[in-house]
Amino acid sequence: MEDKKKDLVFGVNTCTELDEFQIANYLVTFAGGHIVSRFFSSLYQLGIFEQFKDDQPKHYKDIAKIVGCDPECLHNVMKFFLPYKLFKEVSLGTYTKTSTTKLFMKGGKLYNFMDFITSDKNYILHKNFIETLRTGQSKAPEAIGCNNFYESFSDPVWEKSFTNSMEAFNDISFPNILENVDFSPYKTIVDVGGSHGNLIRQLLRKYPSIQKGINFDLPDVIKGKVNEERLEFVSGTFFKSVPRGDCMILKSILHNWKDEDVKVILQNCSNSLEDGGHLYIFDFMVDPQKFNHHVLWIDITMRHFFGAKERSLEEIETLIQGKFKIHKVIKEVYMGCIVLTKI
Ligand SMILES: C[S@@+](CC[C@H](N)C(=O)[O-])C[C@H]1O[C@@H](n2cnc3c(N)ncnc32)[C@H](O)[C@@H]1O
Repeated sequence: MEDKKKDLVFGVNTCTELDEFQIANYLVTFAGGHIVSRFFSSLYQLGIFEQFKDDQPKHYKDIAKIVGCDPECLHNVMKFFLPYKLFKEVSLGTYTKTSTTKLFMKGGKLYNFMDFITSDKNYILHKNFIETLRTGQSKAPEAIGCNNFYESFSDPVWEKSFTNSMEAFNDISFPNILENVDFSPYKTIVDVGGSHGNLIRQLLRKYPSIQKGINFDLPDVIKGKVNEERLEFVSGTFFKSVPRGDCMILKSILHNWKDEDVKVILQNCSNSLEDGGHLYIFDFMVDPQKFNHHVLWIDITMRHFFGAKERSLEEIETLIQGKFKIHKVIKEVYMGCIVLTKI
């Protein structure tokens, strides 16, 4: 079960088990992904999954009446997803939920992630992907009228949708980090680009010995946040400076930035990291020898959104030169964890 949960987020790696027709079928579905995505997001937006909150079987005509849509079109869209076990048809036209339906219901593990990736804005963001492919530059922000991706956070609904999707991923990655990384030696932990402070809150809960946690992020994100016991919210930009501490976390941060920006962020972390302290980098690590579908997806997305990328250990080693050295790599952390000490 643990491994299955992991695959949900960290990706399936090979299709060696499939014959060429099955592979062709997948490729056609991928190629028409924008069409199928609209089928899916329409079910989502109409609240079709929520109709199965209780355990009762439902006829599509009754569902259509409740949500206000065309029954025959709804029936076809539901049927379309039957092979993927999104629903189960128990008798002609009557459906029940499956364990997969539950993933996409409010409160389900993939609800927020799907909300973000099937949103209209995300669709628009990808319309000009060919420009990124042609130039190698980040063209997504242009598609939504911004100079850079994080500028788009001035739209609070979009910011919330992005943050919630990160949290869906974090519901799986945080327990794995908490289980495999020992934060007990530290007194002041700074989560640099820590978003709404969920990781640091969980760390403070697990380690009463940590005196203070600082959640540092952009003013648009920190706006309205109230300090909690041992937890301080600080706004600013890591291109100027970051708060002082003996432990720093950069989780899902460096993959958003080009090499020259990463060097500035690392320099500012080094300036504020106390001697003997550690900097933890949590990012997917590229292994050039190994195909990983999920890492490739994120890597391409990082290029399109930010002109950035996922990196290998060797690439990180080059970027930290003169500031840090590698203390250790924690392999048990699925998403990758490199621990640095200041030099
Ligand atoms: C991909 S999210 C990662 C959030 C969090 N670390 C996590 O893993 O869930 C990147 C975060 O970096 C923040 N960020 C972007 N630019 C920043 C800057 N210049 N200074 C500080 N934080 C920034 C964003 O607001 C966002 O919360």
